[in-house]
Amino acid sequence: MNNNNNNNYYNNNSMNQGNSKIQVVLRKRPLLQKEIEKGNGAEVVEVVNRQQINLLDPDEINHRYNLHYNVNKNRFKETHFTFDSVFDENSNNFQIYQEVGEQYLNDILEGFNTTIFAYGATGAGKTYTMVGSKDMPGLMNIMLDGLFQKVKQKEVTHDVTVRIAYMEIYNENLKDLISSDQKNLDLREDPKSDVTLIHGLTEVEVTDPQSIANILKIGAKNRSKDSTISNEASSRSHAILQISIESADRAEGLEKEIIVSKLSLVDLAGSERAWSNKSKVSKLEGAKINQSLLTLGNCIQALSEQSEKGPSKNNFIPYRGSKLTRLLKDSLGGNCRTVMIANISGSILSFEDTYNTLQYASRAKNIQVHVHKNVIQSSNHVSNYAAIIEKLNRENENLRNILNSENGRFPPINGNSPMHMNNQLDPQLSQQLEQLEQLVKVHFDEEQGCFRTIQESQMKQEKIYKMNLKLQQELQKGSANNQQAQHFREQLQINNQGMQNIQQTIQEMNQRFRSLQEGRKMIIQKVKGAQLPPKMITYLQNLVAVNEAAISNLEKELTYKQNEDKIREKEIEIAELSDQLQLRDRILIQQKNVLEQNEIAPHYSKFANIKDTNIIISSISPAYTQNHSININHNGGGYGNNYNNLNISMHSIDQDSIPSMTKINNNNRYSNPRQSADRVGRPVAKNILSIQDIQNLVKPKSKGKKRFIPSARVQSQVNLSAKNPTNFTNSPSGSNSSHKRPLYPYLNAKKQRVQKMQGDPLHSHTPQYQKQKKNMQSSMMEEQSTANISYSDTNLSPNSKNPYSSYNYQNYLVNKYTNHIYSIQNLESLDNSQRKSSNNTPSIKNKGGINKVQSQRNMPTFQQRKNIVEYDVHQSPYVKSFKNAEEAAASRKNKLMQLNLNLDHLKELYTKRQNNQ
Ligand SMILES: Nc1ncnc2c1ncn2[C@@H]1O[C@H](COP(=O)(O)OP(=O)(O)OP(=O)(O)O)[C@@H](O)[C@H]1O
Repeated sequence: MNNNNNNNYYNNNSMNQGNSKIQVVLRKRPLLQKEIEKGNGAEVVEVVNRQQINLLDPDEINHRYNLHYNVNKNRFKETHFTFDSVFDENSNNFQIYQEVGEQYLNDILEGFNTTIFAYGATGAGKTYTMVGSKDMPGLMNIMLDGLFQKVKQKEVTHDVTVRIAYMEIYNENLKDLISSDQKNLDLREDPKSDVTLIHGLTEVEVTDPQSIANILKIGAKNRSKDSTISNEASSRSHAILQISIESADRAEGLEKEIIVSKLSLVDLAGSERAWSNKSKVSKLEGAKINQSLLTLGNCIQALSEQSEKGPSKNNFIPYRGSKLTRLLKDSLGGNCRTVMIANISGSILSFEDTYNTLQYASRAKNIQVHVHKNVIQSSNHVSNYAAIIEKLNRENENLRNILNSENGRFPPINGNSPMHMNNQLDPQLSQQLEQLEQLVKVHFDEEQGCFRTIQESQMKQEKIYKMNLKLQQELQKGSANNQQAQHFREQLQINNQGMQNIQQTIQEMNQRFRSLQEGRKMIIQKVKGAQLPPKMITYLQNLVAVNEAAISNLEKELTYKQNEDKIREKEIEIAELSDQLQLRDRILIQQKNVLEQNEIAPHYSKFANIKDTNIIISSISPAYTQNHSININHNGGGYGNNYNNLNISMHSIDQDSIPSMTKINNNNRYSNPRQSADRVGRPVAKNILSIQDIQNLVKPKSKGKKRFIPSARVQSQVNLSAKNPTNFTNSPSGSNSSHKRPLYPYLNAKKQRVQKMQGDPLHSHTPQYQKQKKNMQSSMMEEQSTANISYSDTNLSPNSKNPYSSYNYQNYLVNKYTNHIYSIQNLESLDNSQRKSSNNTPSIKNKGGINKVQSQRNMPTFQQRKNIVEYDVHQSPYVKSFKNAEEAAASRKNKLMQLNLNLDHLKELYTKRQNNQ
């Protein structure tokens, strides 16, 4: 068997990313002395070729060698096995490396994880293969030597870091083989990456193969050993050497790429059943060693089935069953190229172990892994750019020196390089290099120029835009005189023309910049494909990278500057805003103070004392538009000395108001027991009217729309809206008014009832009928009487210190939404008009006059009521100061208005800022 044949015929592992199968390699070791002695040198394994072996029938071998070795295998027939590669007893570790290990090194440095593990029974040659012996270095050493050679090559252009960790799993305990601390280590799964992490593991950065050899020696010393009958120096632990490689392009360019990978080299413990050996290993220990191996076997079985049948719900891979499988999880079923070296002895004495190993290895052949490159991308921050450019330049300086020394291509940097004299470079190459160099330089000069022009133009545009905004604001303010305004307009025109020109330049430059970027791609291709020595190509590529970085730097600097400007603007805004907030608070305090100035509060409540039909609207607030109900306290009017009375109290407060709605009324004015019920026996009750009802009530009559009037005595409509607060009309029924007052519904009903009784001989003369008839007539009469409406703050304490008391709050609202004062004015104007229209105005000083009027007629006439109103109004000591109060209220209103304007202005500023964000 010639293992020196270098034809690579086991290339089932594609070097690209994607699916690949575990590579299973079989290694048969030479017979040991004792096997030759004990077993007569009888072998049961026949290597057929570099991929196939036969496991011979042991009975036949027993027979051939005249042996009686009991192999415990019933009727075993010669069996044929195929693997990715087979190494016979003549192969050495270097050959294994060359044919199995070396091929992975490049990929490891390119970011592919790789695991090589040796599997087999005790004494089958695992440690020999992985760790080696005194005379023969194992794969751990050889692979790392090879890796370091590759690292050195890569270090020309990359920063490479190699770190090593060495650990063992013994008795299901994980130990650090590098550290002298023999503590058990913890395994943890990172929930995010699903990667098993080892807590507290020593990782040593290594820079040369010698330090690796030292670490391996320390590790070998620390490894748990036990002398078993089957193998004197057998290790009963699983040893794992983990090499982590991290590399980043030194000329990292614009996007930083860090390639990370892991090479794991594993020497497993003997796979035979520990307790079947006559070793001193306790059953527990044996079981624990095997726990890992059994779980490994189960994982291999499950993975193999999964690869054959595809993933299924029932196909659970029991990685968590042991520490070994938790650690090798990635190597077995994850992102890792894996090589299993199945070690066997050909001796008939090991038939059973060999058979088991071959079965195991055959199953592992089916396992598929999905491999991908591990690359971490990180975009460089603007502050890194200078460093990158410096680094690239340094890199190129080095390359330049190397090229100089090799070829004498470049003129010496310090002018006296001896290598310069040694002008060995092929003139054609030299010319080609120079041309490409020139091409790169010219190209990037233009790109940079173009980019700068765009930047500058955009800045100019921004400036002009801001200037225009100011000019427009000045014009809008209207404070400029004609000449100035003319000047502003001319300036705007010039600016706009300038803006157009700049816009055109930007467009052209952008177009040019885009085509230059296309050109850049072509140059990169040209450099890549140039027929030049690799170092020259690297030099040129670096030159491109330096220039690319410079442009990106410009871009980043611009963004950085823009962001900084934005931040500065924001900071100014924040400062202004906090000033405004302070101002707002000051205004609010001032508002509160104004609200608390009780001395100027007019005592509208006086009006409530007029014994007449009143609609007392305590506040007209935005609640009109909100879903507040309004308490109406309807006092059924009485007879005799009691005037009909309807008080509507509206305490509708907007949503963030503090007080709840209250009803107000002067119910208690009535001593007549009938006050508890209205004339038709309806109990006096608070009727909850909807906003709509109130609106209907107070709205001017609209044609075709039925208005609900909660009292027979309410005949006047008033528009309380702020827009038209003076629209106060009085339209007594029966007068010439164009307003036809609808009959109050219960009166209609009553009328009908009375009419019914009239037609009924049984009832028409009964006292009940008479009473009802009278009642109805008086009601109707009453209904026809006139009413007036006044607005009043009844039951509201004008002396309240609480700015949110109904009174103050209401006044605040009134001032804000304007109508209360108008209402009073209305009342006054009504009085005035009344006075004008009536020459026999009763003496306002004659209080008895009122009684007289009242006693003369049960129900005061409209005229009389007006007079009463007039009388009372003018009698009131408050009304005397009405003008003053009105003025005070107006000035307060102005103050509040000003404060509100300030607040509105603040709000406006705030919204503007928010919109600009
Ligand atoms: N390919 C080989 N060429 C020469 N000698 C070998 C080879 N393989 C193994 N041996 C020898 O066989 C013996 C057992 O090998 P080794 O210790 O490597 O077995 P192992 O499988 O690691 O056993 P354990 O499971 O106990 O660690 C050693 O003396 C070793 O030197």
